[in-house]
Amino acid sequence: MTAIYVNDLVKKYKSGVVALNGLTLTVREGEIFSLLGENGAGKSTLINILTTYLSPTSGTVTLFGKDTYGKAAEIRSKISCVAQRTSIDTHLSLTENMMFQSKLYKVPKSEAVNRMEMLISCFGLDKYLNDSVSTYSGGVKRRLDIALNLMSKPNVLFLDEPTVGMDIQSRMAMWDMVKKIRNNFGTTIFLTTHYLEEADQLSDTICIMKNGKEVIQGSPNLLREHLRQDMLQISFSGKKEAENYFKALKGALALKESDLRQNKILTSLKRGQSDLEKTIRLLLEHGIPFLGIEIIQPTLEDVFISLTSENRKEVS
Ligand SMILES: Nc1ncnc2c1ncn2[C@@H]1O[C@H](COP(=O)(O)OP(=O)(O)OP(=O)(O)O)[C@@H](O)[C@H]1O
Repeated sequence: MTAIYVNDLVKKYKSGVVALNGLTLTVREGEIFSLLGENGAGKSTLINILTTYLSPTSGTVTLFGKDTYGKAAEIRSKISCVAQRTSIDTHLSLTENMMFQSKLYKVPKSEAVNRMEMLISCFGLDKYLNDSVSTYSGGVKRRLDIALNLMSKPNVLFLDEPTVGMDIQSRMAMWDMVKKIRNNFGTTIFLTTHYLEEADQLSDTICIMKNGKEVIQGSPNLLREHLRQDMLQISFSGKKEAENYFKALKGALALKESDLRQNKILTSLKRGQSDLEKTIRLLLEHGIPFLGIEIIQPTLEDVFISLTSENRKEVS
C-alpha cells in the first residue's frame, strides 16, 4: 500500500521563491524512504507540507489514500516528526519525558507504561535510566527524542537529518534504531539526510531532489545502475596536487569541474581499458606524480554528483 503520494506539488512562497516545482514521489507503507538534495533543494518545505505545517500552492498530497488538504488534526494523529531541535525536557527524567509525551497524545496510562517499557528495552535506553537527562550525549538525546515520538504509535515517522553532527558510533546506533523501527513496528520512515552513506545503508527507496523537483527515485542499487558505466580514479598525494594536475589533464581527458574530489580525479570511462591505457601514457609522458590509477564502480555519491551537477543529462 502507498503511505504517501505526492503529485505535481508546487510551493511558491510569498517572496516569489518557488521551493517546490512540480514534485512527484511515492512512499510505500513500511519502508525507509530517504530524501536527498543540496541545500535549498526544497526538502524542509516538503516535510513542512507533509506534516501539515505549510499548505501547498497546488498539487496533490495523500496519506494512506486520503487527501491531506484541510485535515491537519487527523493527519497529525497518524504521524510524528522529529526535528533537529529535540523536544526533550531536561528537567524531567527519561521516564517522565515519555509519560508526559503519552499524555499529550492521550494514550491511556497502562498502555503508555507498557509501550514505554517496550521502547526503552528495544532501543537500549535502560542503561541511562538512572542518569539525569541533562547529562546525556547528543546521540542519546536524539534516540530518546525518537522514542518519545513513537509513544503515539505513528504510522509515519519523519526524521529531519537524524544523525547530523554525530560521531560514527552514535550514527551507527541511530541507524540500528531506525532499522528496528521499520522491522519491529512496521512504521513508515521518511528521512532527510545529507549523508550519502546513510541513505545507502538505510534506505529501501531514495529520492534525489534538485530545484524543487525529483530527479530520480528508486532503490540504492537502481540509482547506482543509473550511471551504467565504471569510473576511472586517479589518486594524488594531496588535494593541492590533484587541483594542479586537474588543470593539466582537463583538456586531454575532457574533465568536468565535478570530476575533482579532494585528492582524486574521478571521471566516467567511455572506452574501458583503452581509456585507462591512454590516461596512464599521458600521466607518464608528462611526468605527473600520481599515487594510483584504477577502474572503480560508481558510488551513490557519484550518482548524486552526476544527477545534481548543472550540466547533467535528463533522466531517461
Ligand atoms: N519561509 C520561506 N520564505 C521564503 N523562501 C523560503 C522560505 N523557506 C524556504 N525558502 C526558500 O525555498 C527554497 C527551498 O528551501 P528549503 O529550506 O525547503 O530547502 P532544503 O532542501 O531544506 O535546504 P537545506 O538542506 O539547506 O535545509 C530555498 O530557496 C529557500 O531559500
